[in-house]
Order: sequence, then C-alpha cells, then structure tokens
Amino acid sequence: MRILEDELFPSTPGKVKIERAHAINRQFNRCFASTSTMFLWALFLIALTASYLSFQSFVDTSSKYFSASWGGLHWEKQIRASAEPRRSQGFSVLVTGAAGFVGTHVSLALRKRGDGVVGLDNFNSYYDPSLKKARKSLLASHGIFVVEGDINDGRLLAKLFDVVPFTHVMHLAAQAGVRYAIENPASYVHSNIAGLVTLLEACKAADPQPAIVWASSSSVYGLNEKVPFSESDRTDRPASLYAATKKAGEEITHTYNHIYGLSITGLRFFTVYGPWGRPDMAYFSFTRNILQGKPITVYSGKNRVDLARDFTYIDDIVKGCLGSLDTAKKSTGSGGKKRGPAQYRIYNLGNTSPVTVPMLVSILERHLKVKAKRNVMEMPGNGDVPFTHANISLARAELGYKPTTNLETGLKKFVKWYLQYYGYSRRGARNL
Ligand SMILES: O=C(O)[C@H]1O[C@H](OP(=O)(O)OP(=O)(O)OC[C@H]2O[C@@H](n3ccc(=O)[nH]c3=O)[C@H](O)[C@@H]2O)[C@H](O)[C@@H](O)[C@H]1O
Repeated sequence: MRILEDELFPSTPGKVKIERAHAINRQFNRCFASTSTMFLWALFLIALTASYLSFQSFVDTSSKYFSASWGGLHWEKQIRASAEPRRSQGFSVLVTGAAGFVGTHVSLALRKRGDGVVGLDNFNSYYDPSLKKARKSLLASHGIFVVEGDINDGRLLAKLFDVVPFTHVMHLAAQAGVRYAIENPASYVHSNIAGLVTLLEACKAADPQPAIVWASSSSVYGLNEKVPFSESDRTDRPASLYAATKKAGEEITHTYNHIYGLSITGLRFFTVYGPWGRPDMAYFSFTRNILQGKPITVYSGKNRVDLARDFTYIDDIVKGCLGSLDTAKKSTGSGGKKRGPAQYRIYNLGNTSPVTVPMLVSILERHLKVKAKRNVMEMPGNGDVPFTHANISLARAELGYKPTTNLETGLKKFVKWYLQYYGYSRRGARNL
C-alpha cells in the first residue's frame, strides 16, 4: 500500500528526482527492449533473406546440374567404354558432328575396324533433327556414344579430354550449306569460326594433344576458273560466306599448327551425297519433291550454261577420311607449347568427274521412275559457283584415295535408302 501511495503522491522533492530517475530508467528499459526487439527482427529478416538467397542459388545450381545433358559418373563410364579401341594400336577418336551425314558414316567405319569413337553433336535444327536422332540410334546400336553438346562449350570439351586421352579428333561439326549463309550469316561464324577456335583451344591444352583431321570445302576455290581445282590454286576469292568461313578455318588451323604444334589435316570435300544424307542438298530435296509431285528449281549459269558439280559418294569420302587419320603424324606440343614442327596438310576429296545438275535430275528420274517437274531459272547471286572439279592426285599419292562410285551408282544406293527410310517401299509415302 505504502509503495503504491508513494508512487502516486511523492512526499519529498528528492523523492521526485528518484522517481523521475526510475521513470527514465523504465522508459529507457522499454526503449531498449523495443530496440533489441527491432534488432532481433532485423537479424531475423537478414537471416531469412540470406537463407532464401542461398536456397535460390542451390536451386539454380542443382537445376543446372540436373538439366545438364553431360557429366556424372555414369556419363564418364559411357564415354570411356565408347572410346575404347577394340584392336591393337587402335585409335580413340572424338568425332564432332557425329550425328551429321559424314560424321555418322565416318564413326561407323572407324568402329567397324575396331577404333574407339566418341561422338559430339549439338543436334541443331538447321534440318530435321529427327534424322539426326535416327543417325544417333544407328550409332548407338554399334556401341557409339554421342554426347549432346556444342563445340563452343569449352568446359565440355575440357571434360571430354579429361576423361579420354583422344589420339585423334575428326572435326566434322559445322554450319553447312552455301546459300543458307544469306539467311543466317551468324550461324556460320558461330560454328565454323568461333566453334573451331574453341575446339582447337581444347586440343592445344589436351595432354596428349590429338592429331586433327577436319572438313574444309571445295567452296574455298570460289571464283577460281582453272580446272581441275588443285590444292595449290588460288583460294582467296570466296563466293559465299560459307566458303569464307571454311577458308578462314584453313588459316586458323594453320596458326594452331604453327604456334602449338597441332598436327592438322584439312579435307576439301566436293558435294558429298549418299544414304543418310542432308535434306538441304539438291539431290535430296529433288528426290523429295519429285516423289511428292512438286516442282523442282534447276538453276542454270550465265547464258543458260548448265551448272556442274564434282558429286562425291559418301563411301569414297569415308575412305579419304580414314586414310587421313591413318597417315596423320602425332602433334608435337604439350602443355600448350610446341616442341617441334608439326604436320600440316590440305587435300581435295572429290570424284574428279563433274556432272551437270540437269543430268543429276535425269538420273534421279530414272531411279525413282517418276518424271520431275523442272523449273529452270538463272542461278541467283547467293553464293553458288558455276562448277567444281577436283584434282585428286595429291590425295591419291599421299592417302591412297581412289574414288570408285560414279553418280549413277551412288544415286541408286541413295534412292534405295530414301525409299526405305521414308517408308515408300512398305506403305506409300510418309507425309514429309
Ligand atoms: O562441296 C562443297 O563444299 C559444298 O557442297 C554442297 O554445296 P553445293 O555444291 O552447292 O550442293 P547442293 O546444295 O546440293 O547444290 C548442288 C547443285 O544443285 C544446284 N541447285 C541447288 C538447289 C536447287 O534448288 N536447285 C539447284 O539447281 C546448285 O546450284 C548446285 O549447282 C554442300 O551443300 C555444302 O555444304 C558444301 O559442302
């Protein structure tokens, strides 16, 4: 009671002071209590934000990890198994563009003779990716594992060389097609220049360094008029961006050979055709249109001169690729440094027997037993050259390259595959 009275009615001024002091103290305590509560709240909020952020980064990292199409112990095991040669002194070859036309055939040929093969392909949609998936299944049925990834992915390439000491790289990944460069120029720079450099960087850093065989193109001869085209002819007048990027590739590979001791062989392919081919190429799209009763456009040169190509059958090209791998010397660098001069070669791989485009159509008509609806028009100025013709004496002498399939025979084999693949022989045309 007394305490309560004293509190309500202080009896002395001194007591008032004390009471005031108590009041201030109480206020201070209240204030301190609320400040510390605020402080605790702040701490709590900071902790909450921090844990949210770290959870987010965990989610990001793990989603990246889980969505990555490569990596992990099982993946590495598959790579090692695929890369393992099955013959003594066999190669371990990394084939880029393995789900592509030439890549599939070369991979199969290497596997059949007992070499180890790992494929790499980005399965882009330049043409129907389901054809690339079908090629991948074909490769898988022969024990060849194809990694889904891009040659611009330096981390992936480093990982592959980490897992397997590849003896060779068969570099066939590229943005192909002469006329498509008008529509999508950046894709040529991305694959044929940036991708090439990323790949060469990985090869340079690899220990041991692999020997590299890669696909250049007959298109580097551009406006060259001297026939047949020899490796020593001018190649500084490309007629398309595609050709320019392939020519740039020849210069870039030379640089890596010169500075880092990489063994390099460039192959100038001449209009390669055959089963499992590329739907964007004339022989393929003509076949599709002829079977579907649609017209085809046949380009002609100035003054109605027929265009001609040194069409080369895929099996001959494969022999040239394997001959190049077999004769490639080892790279001489290690630890990113050149230890001595390294091999640098360029070869034409053609058929050395050009055929006109109207003749190509006639052969297809005969094999398909259907008449084509031809629209002839002057070649638009979009990168085409009027003719190609390979001098193959260098490849013959140094690689033992000797093409044996003429266009008539090669197209017969292509048509047989086409009819079977697209189901014509069984139940009429698939709707393609
Ligand atoms: O050797 C190469 O380095 C290149 O070969 C190939 O290019 P090209 O020789 O141009 O083959 P391709 O398109 O089949 O046209 C063949 C002919 O048909 C004509 N052509 C074409 C299409 C058409 O609708 N009409 C037509 O007359 C056309 O004018 C041409 O005269 C590869 O595609 C290329 O990636 C590259 O590897």
